[in-house]
Amino acid sequence: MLSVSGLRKVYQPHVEALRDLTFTVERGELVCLVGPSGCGKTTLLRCIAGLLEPTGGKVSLDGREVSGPPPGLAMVFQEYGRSLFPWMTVRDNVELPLKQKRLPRTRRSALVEESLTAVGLAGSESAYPWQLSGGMQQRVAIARAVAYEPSTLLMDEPFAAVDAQTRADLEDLVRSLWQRLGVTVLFITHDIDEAVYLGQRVLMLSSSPTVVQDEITVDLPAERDQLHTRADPRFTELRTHVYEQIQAAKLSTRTG
Ligand SMILES: Nc1ncnc2c1ncn2[C@@H]1O[C@H](COP(=O)(O)OP(=O)(O)OP(=O)(O)O)[C@@H](O)[C@H]1O
Repeated sequence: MLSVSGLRKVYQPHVEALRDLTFTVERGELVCLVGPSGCGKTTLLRCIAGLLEPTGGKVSLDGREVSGPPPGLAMVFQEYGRSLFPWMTVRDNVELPLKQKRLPRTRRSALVEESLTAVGLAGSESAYPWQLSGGMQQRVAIARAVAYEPSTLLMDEPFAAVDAQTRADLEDLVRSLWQRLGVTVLFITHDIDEAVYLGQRVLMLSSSPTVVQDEITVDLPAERDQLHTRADPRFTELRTHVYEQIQAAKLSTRTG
């Protein structure tokens, strides 16, 4: 379980990025976070990943307070081009964190094979990232995160740089992996439809200095597909609500 409690971050001299963030992501839950641009999501992610020290409050992962990179956490970033090493094959990219985890060779090979199969890339082990499309590279990044067997997966706008059709496929991949592996997922996106399509809950952040402005439970059926879920009138109601909250967050900043 991920717990963020009273989290505050002030950059020197006087930039209050996060004011007071409190939320939890239960074990095995998939929660999406949306907010206006500049609302401090990068700051939040760095605090969760133990890369930035909060000014106040705390973050705990699986009951332990985060004070450096936590062992049970894996991340997938927007910029797959920069998160994969171009001089390493797909296999070596996926295997690297497993070596750092000091897993034995046979276990590493099994995990690499399993995770690449799970993302639909069996047979691409010997390719280099630059030989693959953007969507395939992002699949490699997801395989690398999954192979690590994390308790919690942080995804930072992972599909912002891929085309719409690939994005839809990758969204479905994330939901199916999440359902199969029972991993806890915090998924950050600017895309309101994506948040409602993917999440069990959606948290809406205000503009900076940031607080949790609102939260909805996505009461859509667990079995989702791009065609029927997005055509469901309830989907429209939920996305409209999230949209209105984000607009209100922007307006309250403009009017001071
Ligand atoms: N190192 C820093 N020093 C001072 N201010 C900073 C620093 N990093 C971020 N900020 C400020 O903190 C606020 C939140 O920034 P952050 O990068 O976390 O937002 P973000 O939501 O990731 O942005 P975007 O949506 O544009 O990617 C912004 O006002 C930003 O200018």
